[in-house]
Order: sequence, then structure tokens, then C-alpha cells
Amino acid sequence: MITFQNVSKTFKVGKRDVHAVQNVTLDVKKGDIFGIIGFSGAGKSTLLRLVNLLEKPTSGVIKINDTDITSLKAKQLRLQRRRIGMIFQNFNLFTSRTVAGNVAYPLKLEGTPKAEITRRTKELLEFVGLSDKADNYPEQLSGGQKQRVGIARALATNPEILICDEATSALDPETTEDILKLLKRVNQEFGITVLLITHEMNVISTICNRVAIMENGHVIEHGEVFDVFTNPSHPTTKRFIQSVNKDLPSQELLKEWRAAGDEHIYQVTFTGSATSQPLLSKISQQHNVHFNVVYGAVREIQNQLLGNLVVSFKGETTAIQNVIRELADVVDIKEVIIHES
Ligand SMILES: Nc1ncnc2c1ncn2[C@@H]1O[C@H](COP(=O)(O)OP(=O)(O)OP(=O)(O)O)[C@@H](O)[C@H]1O
Repeated sequence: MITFQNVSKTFKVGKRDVHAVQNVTLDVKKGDIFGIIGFSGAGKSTLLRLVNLLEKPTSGVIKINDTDITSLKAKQLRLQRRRIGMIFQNFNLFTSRTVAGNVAYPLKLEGTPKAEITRRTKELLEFVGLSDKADNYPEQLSGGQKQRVGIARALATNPEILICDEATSALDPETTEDILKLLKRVNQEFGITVLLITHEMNVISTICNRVAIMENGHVIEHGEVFDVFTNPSHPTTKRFIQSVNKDLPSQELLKEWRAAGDEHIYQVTFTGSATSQPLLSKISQQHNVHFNVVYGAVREIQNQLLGNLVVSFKGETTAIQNVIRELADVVDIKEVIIHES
């Protein structure tokens, strides 16, 4: 649906070249909720601006549905832009227009008949749950409500693609959750492909099916969200994952546990079918070993379970070693390192 082929964008700042996007090759498929994550300055916004035709790449090709958008003439460009809706971190609503006026605006620009504008506006406000706010002004709304208006306005012209530029970064966690649910409905009910940028891994794990991680203008890793979560290869990806999936307790806590007699502490990670079986208790019992889950969580990512537990085993050392060996056949298990000092 959207393909980037060796796309680069270089800005000239005085005599200096800033390589904002470097040699990016990516394929966003129809129906994806595709997340691009990276720290500040990684090149995410520039990549979005290339898709919504606000910038032209220095080199490379960007195609939407097989049309090379970098070579479009002004009129085709305007038509193509209508196929893309956009929402923003700061909502970008017209403060002098009502909620209904904001949603109606893109339809007015298109010359849509008045009765149709009224019908569509009503329908969209219902969809985002703001029918009762139609006559309010943006300043009378909460952040989450403003973003709902932004979403309704972006959907007005029936886009194929919705671009979300840090759409939840200004919102509290609960409101973020609501907006992400709404974006998922946009994707599922209307079949709209969603391309979002964020610096929060939580956003990626909650709604995206595919992700690309950017650093210094490069895509350093990309793939299915579950695969990237369970098997990250780049250190930056690992940092992002640890931000939502703090996998180990602090060294202070580990030292306390060791001082209190916990000598065999292991980290167990498992996915898919291993989550549905009582493997730990079954194998431990067979060897007369006791265990205690001291830390961790099981998370749901893309409808699959990913478990990460820190477990303290008690029993005879050889029996514990046997348990570890057997567990290693079915889950990923490694001893937790406790540093001396
Ligand atoms: N119009 C521009 N002129 C010059 N340099 C630019 C321009 N736009 C972006 N850059 C530079 O390109 C690099 C990537 O910026 P970009 O805004 O795409 O990153 P980002 O990942 O979106 O960061 P943030 O999360 O802070 O918005 C940065 O070094 C930035 O300073």
C-alpha cells in the first residue's frame, strides 16, 4: 500500500547537510496499523511529511497503491492528499469553529452538498462519541475529546490512510487508551490503514501489528510487533521494549533476596503455547524443588501472550539444575546475574 524504496531526505542547514532520513526501505500493507518509533531527532516526522507530500525525498521512491507520489503534478497531488487523513499531537482544531464546524470543514472544501455535510458530520460525531458536543467550541473540550474531533475530521473525506503524528503524546494514560481503542476501530470498521509515529512503546504494543524502529534517519529494525518484542536484535529496540516490559528487578532488590536466602534466581521468558501449561509447577514437583515467582508479568501483544517471570528455586542444587535443564527445552531460561559490591 505504501512502499518506501531507498528513500533519503537531506536538509541543507547553512553549509551543513542534515541526513534526516537515510536509505529507508519499508512496506506498509493495506489494513496495517504500522508504528514508527524512535527517539527525538530519529527522522520520524520527516518520514511522515514525505508520505503526506509536504516534503519531497532527496532520493528514492515512495509509492501509494503503486503510484509514485514523488512525481505527481499539482492537481494529482491535491487528489492524492484527500486520500490521506491526518491527526496531530496538538489536535490542530480551528478554535473559532464549533466541533461540528471542524468536522464539516474538509467536506466544505470539497464542495459537498449541505445536506450531505450535515448527515456525514452527524454520523462521524456519533462514531467518535461526541454527538452531544456538536455545538461546543474546542476550548470547551478535554484533550481526549479534542482528539476525537481530530479523528472525526480526518475521516470526513473517507481516506484510505490515516496518519497519526504523536496523536496521544499530550494525553494522560487512560485517555491514551481510549484514543488507541478508537484508532483500532477506525482500522477495523473502515479498513483504513493507519501509519503512526510515537516515542512510546506502549502505543506500539497496544495497537500496532507492525513496527519500524528508527535511529539517526535509518530504520534499524522492523517486523511484526510480536516478533520484535520477543526477539529484538538492536540495542535501541531492546531499550524501547524495556520501557514497557521492565524485565528484571533492581540489583538492590536482587541482593536483598540473595541475603535472605534466595540463591537460585532465574529469568523465564515464554510465549504462545508455553503460557497455557503449568510447566513450572509440573517440572519442579517432579524433582521435589519449590519455586516462588518473585517478579514479572504476562503481557498480551497482538492477541498473543508473552511471559517474563523471575523465579527463585529452592531445593537441592542438582535437583534445581535438572529442573532448569528440562525447562530449557520448552521456555527460555537464564540465571539472573547479581553483581558483587
Ligand atoms: N526542515 C528541516 N530543516 C533542517 N533540518 C531538519 C528539518 N526537519 C527536520 N530536520 C532535522 O532532521 C532530523 C530528524 O528530524 P525529525 O523531526 O524528522 O525527527 P523526529 O524523530 O520526528 O523527532 P521528534 O520526535 O523530536 O519530532 C533532526 O536532526 C532535525 O533537526
